[in-house]
Amino acid sequence: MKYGFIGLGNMATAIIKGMCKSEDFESSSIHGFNRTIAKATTLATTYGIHANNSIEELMANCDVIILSVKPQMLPDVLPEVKKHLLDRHIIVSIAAGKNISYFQENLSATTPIIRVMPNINAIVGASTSCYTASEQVTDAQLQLVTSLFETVGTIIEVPENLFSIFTTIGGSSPAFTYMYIDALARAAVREGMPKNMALDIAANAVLGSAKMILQSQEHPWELVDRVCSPGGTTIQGVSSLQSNHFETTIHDAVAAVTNKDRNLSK
Ligand SMILES: NC(=O)C1=CN([C@@H]2O[C@H](COP(=O)(O)OP(=O)(O)OC[C@H]3O[C@@H](n4cnc5c(N)ncnc54)[C@H](O)[C@@H]3O)[C@@H](O)[C@H]2O)C=CC1
Ligand SMILES: O=C(O)[C@@H]1CCC=N1
Repeated sequence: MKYGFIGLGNMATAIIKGMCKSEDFESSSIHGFNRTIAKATTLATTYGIHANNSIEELMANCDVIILSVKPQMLPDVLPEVKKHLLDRHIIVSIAAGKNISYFQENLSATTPIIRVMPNINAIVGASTSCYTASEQVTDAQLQLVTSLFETVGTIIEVPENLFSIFTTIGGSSPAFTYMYIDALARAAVREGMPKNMALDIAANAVLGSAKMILQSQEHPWELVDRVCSPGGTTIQGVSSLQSNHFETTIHDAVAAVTNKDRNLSK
C-alpha cells in the first residue's frame, strides 16, 4: 500500500512523522504533495518520503489519499483529485467541517471515504482521534487507516452526527488546554515563579489530573471535593471560578467552535 498526503502542513507532518517512527509503515511507502513544493522536499530529506510534483503524480503513485489541506482549499483540490480518481483509491479527509456526503458529491458516490479528526498532539504521539466511514469502506481498509492514525495516538469510531462536537472537544480543545496551562503559569509568574518552572508544573498537574479522571472512575466533582479541604485553600479558588462563570464560559466556547464546524458543511 502507498500513502499520499495532499497538503503538508502541521497535521500531515505530524502524521508522517508518526508513521515513519512506527515499525508498521515504511517511509518509502509515503508520498507527499504541497502547493509550496519546498515543504515536500524538506519532508523527503527529513523522513525519506517521496516528494511528488502534482496531485496527478501522487494519485498515480498511491492507494490511500489523505486530504490534509484546510477546508477552504478543498474546492481547489477536489476537482484535480476527481480527475485522477481510480477504483483502488481510498480517500481519507482530516478537514474540519466537511462531511462524507460533501466528498461523495464532489468526488464520487462509490469511492470509499473515511473522515478522521485527529488533534495537534499527534506531534508528540498523543492525538485523540476519531473516524467515521462511508458504507463502501471494507473492514480491511478501516483497519489500515486506523492503524495509520494509531501511530500518532488513539482513534475511536464516532457516528457522523457527533463529529462536530468531537471536533470541538477532541480536535480544538488542545488550544483551550494550552491557554489554561499558560494562564496558571502566568499567575505563578505574578507570584515570582520563573515562567519555565511554572509551565512545567502547570502542564504536569494537568497531565496528572487527566490521568485521575481516566483511571479513578470517580465523578470529576468527587475529585474536586477531595482536593477542597473544609475551610482550606482550594475551595476559595473553586468558588471564585464558579462566581466568574467558569463552566458557562467553557460551554460558550464549545458552542462557538461547534457552530462554526457545522456551518462549514453547509
Ligand atoms: N491544526 C490542527 O490542530 C488540526 C487541523 N485539522 C485539519 O487538518 C487540515 C490541515 O490543517 P493544518 O495542517 O493545521 O494546516 P496547514 O495550513 O498547516 O497545512 C495545510 C497545507 O496545505 C498546503 N496547501 C494549501 N493549498 C494547497 C493545494 N491547493 N495543494 C496542495 N497543498 C496545499 C499548504 O501549503 C499547507 O502546507 C485542515 O483541514 C484542518 O481542518 C484537524 C485536526 C487538528
Ligand atoms: O481550527 C481548526 O479549524 C482545526 C480543526 C480542529 C483543530 N483545528
